[in-house]
Amino acid sequence: GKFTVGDYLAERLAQVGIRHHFVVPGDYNLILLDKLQAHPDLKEVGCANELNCSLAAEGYARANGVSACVVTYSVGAISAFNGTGSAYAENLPLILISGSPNTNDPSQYHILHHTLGHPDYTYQYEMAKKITCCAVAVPRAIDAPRLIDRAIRAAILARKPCYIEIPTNLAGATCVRPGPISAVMDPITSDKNALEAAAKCAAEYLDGKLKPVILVGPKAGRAGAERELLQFAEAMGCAVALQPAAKGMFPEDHKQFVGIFWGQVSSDAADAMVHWADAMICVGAVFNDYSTVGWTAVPNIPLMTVDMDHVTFPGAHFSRVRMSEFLSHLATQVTFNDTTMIEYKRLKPDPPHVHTAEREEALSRKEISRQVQEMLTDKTSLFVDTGDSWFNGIQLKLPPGAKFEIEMQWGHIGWSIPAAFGYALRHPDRHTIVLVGDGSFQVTAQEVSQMVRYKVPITILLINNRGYTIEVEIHDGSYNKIKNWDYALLVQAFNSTDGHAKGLLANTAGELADAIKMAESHKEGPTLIECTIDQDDCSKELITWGHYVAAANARPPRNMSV
Ligand SMILES: C/C(NCc1cnc(C)nc1N)=C(/S)[C@H](O)COP(=O)(O)OP(=O)(O)O
Ligand SMILES: [Mg+2]
Repeated sequence: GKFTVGDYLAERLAQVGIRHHFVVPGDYNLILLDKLQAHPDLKEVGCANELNCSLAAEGYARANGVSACVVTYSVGAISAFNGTGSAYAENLPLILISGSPNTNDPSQYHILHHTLGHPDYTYQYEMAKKITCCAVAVPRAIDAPRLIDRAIRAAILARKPCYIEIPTNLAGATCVRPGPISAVMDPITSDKNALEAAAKCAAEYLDGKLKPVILVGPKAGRAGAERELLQFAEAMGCAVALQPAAKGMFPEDHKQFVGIFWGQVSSDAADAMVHWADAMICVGAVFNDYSTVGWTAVPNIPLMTVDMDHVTFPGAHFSRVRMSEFLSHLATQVTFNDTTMIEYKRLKPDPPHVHTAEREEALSRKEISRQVQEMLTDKTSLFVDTGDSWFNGIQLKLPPGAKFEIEMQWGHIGWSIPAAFGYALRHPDRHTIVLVGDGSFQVTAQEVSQMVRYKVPITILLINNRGYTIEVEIHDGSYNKIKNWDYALLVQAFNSTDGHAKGLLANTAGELADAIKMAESHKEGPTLIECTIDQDDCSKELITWGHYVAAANARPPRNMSV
C-alpha cells in the first residue's frame, strides 16, 4: 500500500535503533499507532497510563540510548510531560510523539474533546517547547520528513527529549520515503583547532600540579564517553571520584576508584581526596543542591571542566570539543602520576564491620543492604528510587559489570517501577533489581502489571517504613504519613487468571533471605518483596544530607526593600 507519514516516522524510529515503543492509545493517535505497529522492527508496548508510559520510555533510553513514547492529545501528553521532564533533566533522548486534532478543525473554530474547550490547540506544542530541545507540529504531510528528521536529530545530538505532534488525519497521508539515516544520526565531531587548543590548555592547567583528581558526573555516561574516560584516567594514574548520579559509570573495583563524592555523606575516601586535590578534572559533572549537599560540598579549587560538547578552564573556554574525542586525545598526551594513589592508601578508611543478622531478627535497613550487596553480580542493573533507597544504593559496592540507575536530577518518586520495566525490555540479558520505598511505589504501582503482562522477571525490594521518611528528615509533618497497602497482596491482584508475579513479605532477616532465593529462581514474571522496617530506621547519611538540604531550602529571601 501507500507509504504514509506514520510509516515515515516508524522507519526513522527503527533506523535510530528503537525496537520497543511505549504507548497509551487515544482517538487522536490510533491511525499513527497502526502505522508504527506495522513496522517489522517495532514492538508496541502498552502502559497503564501516560506518566508511566513516559517514565518507561525514560528507562528504555537509559538502556537503548534513545526511546519513543506515543500518546494522545492533551489528556495523554500532559501526563507524559512529566517523564519527558525527567528525560530532559537526566539527559536522555526520549522522542515524545502526540496525536493531535484534525487539520480542518482550527479554521472551523471547533471545540474538541480532550482539549481545554477553546479552538486554539497550540498550547500543547507551546508547552512542549519548554521541556524539550526541539518541538515540531506537522502542519501538512509534505512537511513531515523535514520536521521529523529535525526533531529526532536534535534529540540525538543534544541527548535531550524532542516533541513531534502529528494530526490525526495526517498519520495516514501519503509521504515520501526517508533518505539516509546518517543525515539524522551522524554526530558533530570536534573542531580540530579547538580540540588541540583545549589539549594545550589542559597541559598548562596540569603543569606543576602534584595532586590531580578526576571527578566523574552523570553526563559522562550520557555522552557515551565511559570507555574514553577509563583510558584517560589510566593515562593520568590519579584518583577517580564519582558524583552519586554517576555511580556505575566507572568501575568501582578499579585501583584508582576512591569512592562516591557527596560531601559529608561521601563513601570511601572520596571526600578526603577531593579536598586534598590541587587540580580537579570534572568530567560530565553536575553540581546541584542535592549533589553538593545543600551547597556545602562544592570544590573550592579552580576546575578543568569537560562537558558533553565543550571544555572550560580557569580563564578559557573551547566550544565544539566532544567529550569522548577530547578524553581519548588527552590519554595520548598525559604522563602517569601516581602521587594521588599513594595518598589514597593513607586516607582510605578501614572497611566497616558488617553485622549479619540472625534469621529470626526483625528486618533492618542495614540487613537489607547487606543482603542486597550479596545479590549484586556482573549481570545486575540496580535501580534506586528517590528516598532512603538512594543512600542505601549509593553505599553498595558494584562488582565489575554491574550497572546502576538513579534519577537524582528530576527525583520523581515512583520513577524506578516504569523505568526499570522499560529498561528490562531492552536488556532481558540483565538481572534488573529495584530498591523502592513504599511512598514511591504507590505513585506508579500499576506498571508492575505490565511486568506481569510482558513476563519481565524484575525483582522489586519495596522498603516499607510506613511513609515519606526522606521528607520526615528534611521537614516533618502530617503530610508525610501515607495509607499502608498490603503490597504483597496487591501484586497478586495484578496476576488475575494469567499472571505469574510473586508477592512476598519479609519481616525478618531469614524471610528476606528466603524471598531473595525465590526471586532469583522466578523467571516468568516480577517478584515483589515487601521488606518491613521501623519508620525511624533510616541511614545516618539521609539525616545528615536532609539537614543541609533543609537548611538550603530555608535561606531567607534577600532583603528586597533596600
Ligand atoms: C514525597 C517525597 N518527595 C517529594 C516528591 C513528591 N512528588 C514527586 C512526584 N516526587 C517527589 N520527589 C519523598 S522523597 C518520599 O519521602 C518518598 O517516600 P518513600 O518512597 O517511602 O521513601 P523513603 O521512605 O525512603 O523516603
Ligand atoms: Mg517510605
